[in-house]
Amino acid sequence: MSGGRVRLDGREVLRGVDLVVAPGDLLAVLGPNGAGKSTLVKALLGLLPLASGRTEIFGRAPARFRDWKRVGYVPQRLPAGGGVPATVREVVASGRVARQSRWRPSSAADRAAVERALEAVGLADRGRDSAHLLSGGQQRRVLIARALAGEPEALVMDEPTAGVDAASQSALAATLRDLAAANRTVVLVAHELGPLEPLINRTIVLAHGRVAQETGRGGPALEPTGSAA
Ligand SMILES: Nc1ncnc2c1ncn2[C@@H]1O[C@H](COP(=O)(O)OP(=O)(O)OP(=O)(O)O)[C@@H](O)[C@H]1O
Repeated sequence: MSGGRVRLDGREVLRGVDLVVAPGDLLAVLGPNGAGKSTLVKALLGLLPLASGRTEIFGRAPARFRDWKRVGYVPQRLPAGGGVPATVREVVASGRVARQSRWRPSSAADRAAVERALEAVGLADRGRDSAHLLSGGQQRRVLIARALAGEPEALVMDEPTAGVDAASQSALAATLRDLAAANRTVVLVAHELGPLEPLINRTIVLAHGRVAQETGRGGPALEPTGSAA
């Protein structure tokens, strides 16, 4: 993103953000309530339009980007079900959709990825439960599993640890360690990093819609190796 500005309800919520996320970055976006963290990650993914500036995903403007299987997004909450109750496994399986086509519906690889993702968040035994009846922290883990199931190169998570118990935070840390070992890219919004802290190799602190502080631009083992995400 360069010079990214976002206006919501006539208020400038992002006020000129420059940010390059490179492969292998495990970037934490920190900052107080209302600083613009969620707005930033949504704008990075093209879920909110920029009032000015420019943003690209793997080198393409979001509107022209098609390769969504490369990107996973964990929103803050499970979207309202639209009256259709979905099981935990169905929600997680929806994370594979960008990898499927009309001609090639769910395969053994899809099912295996869904089971791995459920295991990773400790919900393997809840697959048949209705997602909307789970607790808030469990629903968050469902959303993490949905993004993991897609096996994306870049994972963008909005407060994945909020309301999630200590054991599940440790499980998420283990998952992030695996993703880091595979040189995947992670951008996560957090208030408390907790057990994720040792894994994070870059942080930005937002304040009033701007990057107020930045630390740890790429260690030697994590130099950018390809196109920016
Ligand atoms: N749809 C919207 N319409 C108008 N203003 C909005 C909208 N969404 C967010 N805002 C405002 O934009 C500002 C930034 O919100 P954002 O959700 O990005 O903050 P945040 O840093 O993620 O906060 P938190 O830590 O509380 O999650 C806030 O002042 C918020 O009130």
